[in-house]
Amino acid sequence: MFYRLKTDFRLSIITLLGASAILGITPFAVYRFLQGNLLAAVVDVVILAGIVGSVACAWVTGRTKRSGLFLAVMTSSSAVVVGALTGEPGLFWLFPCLVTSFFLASPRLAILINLSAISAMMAQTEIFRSLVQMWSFAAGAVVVSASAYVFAFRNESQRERLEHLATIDPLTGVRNRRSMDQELAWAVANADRSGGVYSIALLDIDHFKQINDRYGHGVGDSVLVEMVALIQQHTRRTDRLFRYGGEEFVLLLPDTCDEGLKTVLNNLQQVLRKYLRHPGGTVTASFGVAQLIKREDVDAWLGRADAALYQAKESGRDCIIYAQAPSEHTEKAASRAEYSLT
Ligand SMILES: Nc1nc2c(ncn2[C@@H]2O[C@H](COP(=O)(O)OP(=O)(O)OP(=O)(O)O)[C@@H](O)[C@H]2O)c(=O)[nH]1
Repeated sequence: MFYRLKTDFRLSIITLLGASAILGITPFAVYRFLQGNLLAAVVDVVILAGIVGSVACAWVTGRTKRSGLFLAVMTSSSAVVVGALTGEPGLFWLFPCLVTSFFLASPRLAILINLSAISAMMAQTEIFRSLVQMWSFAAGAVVVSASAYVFAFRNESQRERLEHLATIDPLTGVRNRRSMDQELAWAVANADRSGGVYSIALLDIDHFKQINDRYGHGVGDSVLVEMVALIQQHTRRTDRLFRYGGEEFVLLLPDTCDEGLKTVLNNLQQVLRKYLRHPGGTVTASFGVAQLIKREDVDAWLGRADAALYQAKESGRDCIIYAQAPSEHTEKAASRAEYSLT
């Protein structure tokens, strides 16, 4: 639960606003009920039910955009209804709604929601004591909306920038290891749930240290950037490339059968041999490949790919080694043991 609150910004906003609204509105619902103002009390209860419903929907379905929009529309229109029923209190309730709509919905929709709520409130002229009060309310509401827009816009762009810095490798522009950990964990969970087929290829440039030592780190960096561009050009949009560290990359290939996997990786090997160059010649890479097997965790999956890569390096580099499933491996070892006993 805390993990979802930490990683899903909109969900955390919906939960926080929902909890604040419940704490703020419940005493009024009770008070109005005790006062005998049943209609207003029922409206408060309906508002509370709507808020609880949209927060619950965001948690259960994960569709936070829809729930956020629903919450923004519902709270603003509730303030207008409260204005119609009780007069001035509706004006005060509208102000927090004008601010929060920018955190719940997209800026355009939030502007639309706010302008509609302000106009609907102004249309009920009997709420205001004078024209001056009405226009003061309108001016105040527009200023609050504009300030909330600027704040929400800056907050969103800084959040996007932080997310980019935290997940993207600055040199090559591909996702980093932190991002890889999340996606591999998601792939394992998805395979367990719906039986999806996932494979990873661990790629490591051969003798990269020599390139750095002979031609300098600038040339080494360009080789890394070029390799990423070549891999991205020759794989599917749904395949994901991550920088694992140094000159090592992980390519995650979803929904790729054994034959397809071999075709893609053989082609990638040819492409790198042909087009990846440093000033003294061609650059090659070694591949360790592992298909996710049932009930395997991320560490075991990566471990098998890593062992296959090690084998590729040991076999002279510039080759692709496919990891065996542990059971296959054990069965073969067992049959070899049986054979040597007979
Ligand atoms: N230019 C550059 N070099 C890097 C970067 N990250 C790691 N390296 C270098 O990559 C080299 C990796 O060397 P090794 O681990 O010995 O691997 P290798 O020389 O490719 O040897 P094999 O993998 O066995 O073929 C080291 O010299 C690191 O300094 C980077 O971002 N840019």
